[in-house]
Amino acid sequence: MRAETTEIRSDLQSLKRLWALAGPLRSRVAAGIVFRFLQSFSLGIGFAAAIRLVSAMTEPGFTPSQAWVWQITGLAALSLAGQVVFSYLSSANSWLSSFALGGELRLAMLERLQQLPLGFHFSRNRGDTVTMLTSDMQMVESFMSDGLPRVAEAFGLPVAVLAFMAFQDGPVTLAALVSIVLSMPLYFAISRYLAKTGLKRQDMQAEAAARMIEYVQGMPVIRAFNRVSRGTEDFRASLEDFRDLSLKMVAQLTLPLALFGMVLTLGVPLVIFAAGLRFATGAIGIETIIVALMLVYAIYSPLLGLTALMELTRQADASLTRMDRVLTAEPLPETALPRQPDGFAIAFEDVGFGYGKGPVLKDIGFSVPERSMTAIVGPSGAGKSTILNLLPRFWDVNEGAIIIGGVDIRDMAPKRLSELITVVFQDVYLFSGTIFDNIAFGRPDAVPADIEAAAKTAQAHDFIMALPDGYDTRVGECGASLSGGERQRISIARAMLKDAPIVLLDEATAAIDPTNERALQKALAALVKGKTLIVVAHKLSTVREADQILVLDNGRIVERGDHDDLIENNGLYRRLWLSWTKAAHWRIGGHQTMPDDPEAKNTL
Ligand SMILES: Nc1ncnc2c1ncn2[C@@H]1O[C@H](COP(=O)(O)OP(=O)(O)OP(=O)(O)O)[C@@H](O)[C@H]1O
Repeated sequence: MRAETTEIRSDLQSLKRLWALAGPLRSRVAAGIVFRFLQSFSLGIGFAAAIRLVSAMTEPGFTPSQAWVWQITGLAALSLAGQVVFSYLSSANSWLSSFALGGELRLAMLERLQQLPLGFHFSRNRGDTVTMLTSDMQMVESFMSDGLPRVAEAFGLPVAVLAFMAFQDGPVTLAALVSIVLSMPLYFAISRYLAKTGLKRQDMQAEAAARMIEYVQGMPVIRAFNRVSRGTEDFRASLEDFRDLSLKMVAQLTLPLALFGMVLTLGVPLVIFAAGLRFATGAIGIETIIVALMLVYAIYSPLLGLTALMELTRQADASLTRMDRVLTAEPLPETALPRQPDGFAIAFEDVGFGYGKGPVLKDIGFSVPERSMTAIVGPSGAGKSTILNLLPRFWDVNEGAIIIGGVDIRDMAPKRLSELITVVFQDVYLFSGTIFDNIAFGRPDAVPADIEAAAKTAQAHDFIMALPDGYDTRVGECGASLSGGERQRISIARAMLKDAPIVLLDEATAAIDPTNERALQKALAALVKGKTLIVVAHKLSTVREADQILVLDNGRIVERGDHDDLIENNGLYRRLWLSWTKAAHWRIGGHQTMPDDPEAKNTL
């Protein structure tokens, strides 16, 4: 399991963080809490009225006046009205503020997820992000709408009762306070333990969600290799870890929680003892004893309820801590004074880069003139795709600079940079939605005629029209299944629509059938026409067309030039070329031809 180091926050720090996040909604949040406290306080007034009635009746020779009856009735009515009105006001404010805050937080998270470097997303698992946007968010929302007001409610009644008791007799009230004070350190110790374990537990829950997503997505491979048991192992193990930790948490908390309850309710015998003593010395009368005994349970029951709320509070806090890993992560730095590129020529200047564990690219320097084509070749793992990843700032370089049109890409507005570049990935991602939506993703304001034109140029129109619902056919998750070549042509139509001046192409390595291959080549040729193009090449025909070929090995450019120069060089490129041509001829079942034989070029 991925280790996340996050400092455990105290209750106060968590509330402060929540308060900071509430921003402009603070007054509503505060109103929800204050009204709930007043609702509970109103209940206390009702108690006081009832107790005044009972204690007055115990006074010898008491005859209630009409005014007295009105006073008691008024108090009871006030209590009822207060409970109804404050309950309404509290719910309205808490719910409105929590749902508004939930909405704001979701948007803030999405915005931050977009701003973060791709490296951040790669270092997390998908389940974690999904859990954060769903159950963690819900947890914070329900804490705001329900948990926080309930904490206020737990204090409202005891405060009202203690205030009333203080009017009756100070020492008895103090006795009632002793157990509350004594139980507080225990409360905070349990809360701290829950904070630590709760965070771990929620991380585990996210881990289990990730394994589940992996399991479902990997189902075809699991089935194909008849490895169902192996596929479920990881998922099962993460569920078991989660269950074990939950059980351990319960086992470790039961005793301290019982202890907290015991210390708190020690107040009951303490109050009885103090009241008895005061009565024996003649300091208080029988009516005060009755008041104290009637009220003592009203003090501790709501406070005991805090233990149930503690878990809710801590779960919300763990969720908040997990969300903070995204909300407080550093986005890619953005320049305050963005510059406009002059043209679309590209230059890498002494670029050094690593994903974290050592360098992947070293001293990379090359230029790509506007509207020219550069092919990058090299053994697997040499760093070819990494070069493409750096141009749209999926990651920032560690050393050197990448320049487009004379401007360091870090000095451009991210939106402008994104407009300049289209990336056609090897693995095509289709969103769940219609084919139309998937192509329109390239330019949201495109009209149907634009979509169709792009699809036609991308050699996709015919197969789309042959689908049951044409452009309205649903694809992506749970949608129609398309062949690899068809998916690629949809992604090319998407890129055509975007019409960016720079195209980065990670050529597919997977072999597809000749008809699809021809259509794909035609589509790509249309896409890159007149563009500045960098392609990670896996096909011989592609390298032959390139104006410049960069040969990458172990993160360095070891050779550069055009095809003929490089063949003459007799280095890595020639060796790669030899093995490619061999493989190509083996594939078409033909005889072996020397790579520098002109006939070989024609067949490729
Ligand atoms: N997101 C990532 N996080 C960490 N390491 C990565 C990441 N992507 C690539 N690498 C590592 O960086 C090195 C270069 O990878 P890259 O994908 O750029 O090579 P490549 O030449 O394109 O390989 P291939 O032809 O097999 O696709 C490899 O060692 C790879 O394991």
